[in-house]
Amino acid sequence: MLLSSKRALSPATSSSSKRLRTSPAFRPKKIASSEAAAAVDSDPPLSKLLKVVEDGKATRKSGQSVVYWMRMGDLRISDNRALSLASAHAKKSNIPLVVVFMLSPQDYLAHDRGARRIDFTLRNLALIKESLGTLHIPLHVVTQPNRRTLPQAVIALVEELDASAIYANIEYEVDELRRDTQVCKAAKSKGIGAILVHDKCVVEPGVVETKQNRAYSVYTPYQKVWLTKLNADIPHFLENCSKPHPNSESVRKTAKFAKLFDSEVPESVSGFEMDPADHTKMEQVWPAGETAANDILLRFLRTKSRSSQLGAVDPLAAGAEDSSKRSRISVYDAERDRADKDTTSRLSPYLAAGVISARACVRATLPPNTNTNKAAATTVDGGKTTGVGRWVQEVAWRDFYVNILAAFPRVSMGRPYLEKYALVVWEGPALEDAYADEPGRPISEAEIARAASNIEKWKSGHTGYPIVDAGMRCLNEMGYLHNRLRMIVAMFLTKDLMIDWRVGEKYFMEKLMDGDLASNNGGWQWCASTGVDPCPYFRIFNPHSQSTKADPTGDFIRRHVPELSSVRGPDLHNPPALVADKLGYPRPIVKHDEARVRALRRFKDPGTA
Ligand SMILES: Cc1cc2nc3c(=O)[nH]c(=O)nc-3n(C[C@H](O)[C@H](O)[C@H](O)COP(=O)(O)OP(=O)(O)OC[C@H]3O[C@@H](n4cnc5c(N)ncnc54)[C@H](O)[C@@H]3O)c2cc1C
Repeated sequence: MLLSSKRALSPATSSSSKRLRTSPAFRPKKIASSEAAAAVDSDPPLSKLLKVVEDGKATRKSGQSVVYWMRMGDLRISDNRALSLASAHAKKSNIPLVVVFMLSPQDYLAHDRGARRIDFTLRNLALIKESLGTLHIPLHVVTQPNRRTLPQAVIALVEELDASAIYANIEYEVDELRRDTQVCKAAKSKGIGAILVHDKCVVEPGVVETKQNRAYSVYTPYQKVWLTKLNADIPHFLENCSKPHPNSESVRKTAKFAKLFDSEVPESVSGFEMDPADHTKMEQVWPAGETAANDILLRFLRTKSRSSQLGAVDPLAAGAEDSSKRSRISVYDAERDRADKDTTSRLSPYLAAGVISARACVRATLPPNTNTNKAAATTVDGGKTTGVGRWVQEVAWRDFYVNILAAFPRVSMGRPYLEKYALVVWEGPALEDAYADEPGRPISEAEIARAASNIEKWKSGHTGYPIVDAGMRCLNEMGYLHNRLRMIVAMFLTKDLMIDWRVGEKYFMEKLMDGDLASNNGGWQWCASTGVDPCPYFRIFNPHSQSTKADPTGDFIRRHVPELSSVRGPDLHNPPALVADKLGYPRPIVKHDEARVRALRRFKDPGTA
């Protein structure tokens, strides 16, 4: 029997999203048609938002407060541009600043957020509420059940607080930009100021362009111009935005605002509850708060890597050894691809949630006591030959992918950047519940079952390829994976198993603590060869040789695949059948050499089975 690819595939789905998804009323579309994506690309929502923001500048009314709308990507008080501007406005007008946060479970479902990421948000919000409280600034957390009416709910709240203006940092995803455009228009029509500013990147989208004023789709020239622009105006790009001024203590006694101080940060969001054991582990591995983020950054700048930090352990555990010459950042150029030690910073969850700013990360690479808010500070090292330079280049990758999301919003609509690869024949349907604009190809039940089984083995780390399994089990255990291993497991899913990259992208979003649409989509489309500046489709990683490079000591595999903990030498990376059988480890679910030939055929001529 043949089925349309819209038919449910049903491999492991997180239980939280399963519950919400069963509601017939909420079925967000995941994959737009190529025409719809092209239309959005030709008139990007960011330009529309910026136009409305500009138009709105003149129409300020006086009010009794100023609102800063905090979002999931800017969970901090220090160096937060919108918060800083909102605070200055409130101080100048001698009125209180109010911080609001809207919890939107339907958005979390539509955007494949996992319980871990929602919980991290709540943990950070609880600390922020405490810190703001010492400044007599209320943090008001509201749960908005219907995402379609969120703009109206925000405006109603702003009116209730009699705010003269609402400030926020821009989110660059299509849904969020459209939502904010609605909010800005509504605010403007009521004479309320709506000020949305860039904050997420070091160099904001739109600044780095080709000579023809187009967005770069290749990283190397982008990074070159990125660095030149940054070094030409360090005080602007690396500005350390001032912390908010305290409100007058009397705000706690006013009828309008007093009750806001009683508003609680919920312990969980319905549909995204954590398993208690996982919750305890995540608290240990990813402690919330700006202090933790700064300490993790300092560790990266000052101390050596340790293999004891491989698993789900406290990132700030005792025993780190100081070294200026061998600190993780100093040797980052040589060691960053080693997954058998904590060679990288592990700051991504904090950057993705905005617990630390990208500006702060780059500022930290400058000589001590550099005052970046003064002109002619110094030069940012973004070169290939030093650890610092290489690390700054990674931060630039983050900016690059945000720039892509803003310039080519199609990537946020479930489309490949390179539309010609939309025809590539994947095994099974595009997603378990691919609510798509276009019908898929007919797929047999046998193929659906085979794909579902392979996806399940990939997700749980039972593919018979030790480095892939170690990577997937690490992701499941600690909500994080080293970049090289993300590449290896993503390449394996898309090229060896020929499973659609959108399946992997979704699973990463659900599991990763640093899940971020721009970087995640960029990474997946790179590995699937469908994206900007992608890995060429004929460069297919061999998981065995990648394994010996990424994990030469084998410590990473042994840590995450206990069945193989007794194996030494090359067998660890490619266990012979007899060794695997004896240890209860699966044999490879696919033969790499054969799979490679199939992938080359399907990519060379998209549409060929
Ligand atoms: C398939 C795939 C999916 C990915 N999904 C995400 C994601 O959802 N969220 C996410 O933040 N990163 C993602 N990345 C990028 C990268 O793997 C992580 O940012 C990195 O592993 C985080 O570890 P770190 O903080 O120790 O990085 P470091 O090596 O210390 O780098 C510093 C910072 O630079 C940024 N960065 C580093 N590498 C990249 C990169 N390749 N692309 C974009 N930014 C980068 C991150 O913000 C990171 O914290 C993905 C990569 C791939 C291949």
